[in-house]
Amino acid sequence: MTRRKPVVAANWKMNGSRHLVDSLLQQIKQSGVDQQLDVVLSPPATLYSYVDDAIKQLELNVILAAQNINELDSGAYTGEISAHLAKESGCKWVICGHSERRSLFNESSKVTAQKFIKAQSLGMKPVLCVGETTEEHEQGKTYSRLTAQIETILHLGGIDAIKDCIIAYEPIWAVGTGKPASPKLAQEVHRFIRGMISAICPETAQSIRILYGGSVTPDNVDSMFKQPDIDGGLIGGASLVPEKFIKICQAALVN
Ligand SMILES: O=C(CO)COP(=O)(O)O
Repeated sequence: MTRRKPVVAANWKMNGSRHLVDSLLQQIKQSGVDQQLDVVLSPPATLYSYVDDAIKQLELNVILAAQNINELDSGAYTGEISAHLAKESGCKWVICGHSERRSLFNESSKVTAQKFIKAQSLGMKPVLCVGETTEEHEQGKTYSRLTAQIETILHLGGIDAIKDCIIAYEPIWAVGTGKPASPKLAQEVHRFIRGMISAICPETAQSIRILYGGSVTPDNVDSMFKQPDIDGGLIGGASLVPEKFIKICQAALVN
């Protein structure tokens, strides 16, 4: 099987500062991890341009990702950011359908799919987050939940939509809880997702990168990244500590 280029993405959520951008990017520069894998930084929107400038100044290969976009092009939507605006500020990738967007901001799978398609239409790569709640997990509904989330993308965008994206499996019960999925469970779910893609588009199944997210730390990352269908991680809390984030990046290179 072709070895897929690993992706390690920092999702800062509503955290961070210019100072932290400087510190993280300098440590990335020193470590050289951005030369060997796709290192992604997704800061709050007010930092997009600052990060974009810093990436260019330091000549880094770091990919800037938006945490969210609005699905519409423009209009009277106070506080919202369009894909055009995010792109103009330097964003190359867009996180779509993070569980916090879905649960705290009532974002439906349909709206997530609209954002996904909008990002692609502007040449930005969507990172589709999928995952089940604690209740769904306990009731054995994980696979049906993930299937529904991915199918909404296919319904709106067709098979082509799935060809150029990243999928991030983030079980909601593992996000920010300090309780990651076991590597075995994560691998089973990732294999399920790849199998689902394989049934629709076999060539994409081998190349698509599927990330795990949810309480990843330098202490648990090795066993996670050793799994054959896990191609990297979407990192929340640990990405706010540059030393930890670099260690997670390095783990992606050796496992
Ligand atoms: O939501 C996440 C990344 O998008 C994961 O967050 P934590 O790593 O803090 O659990």
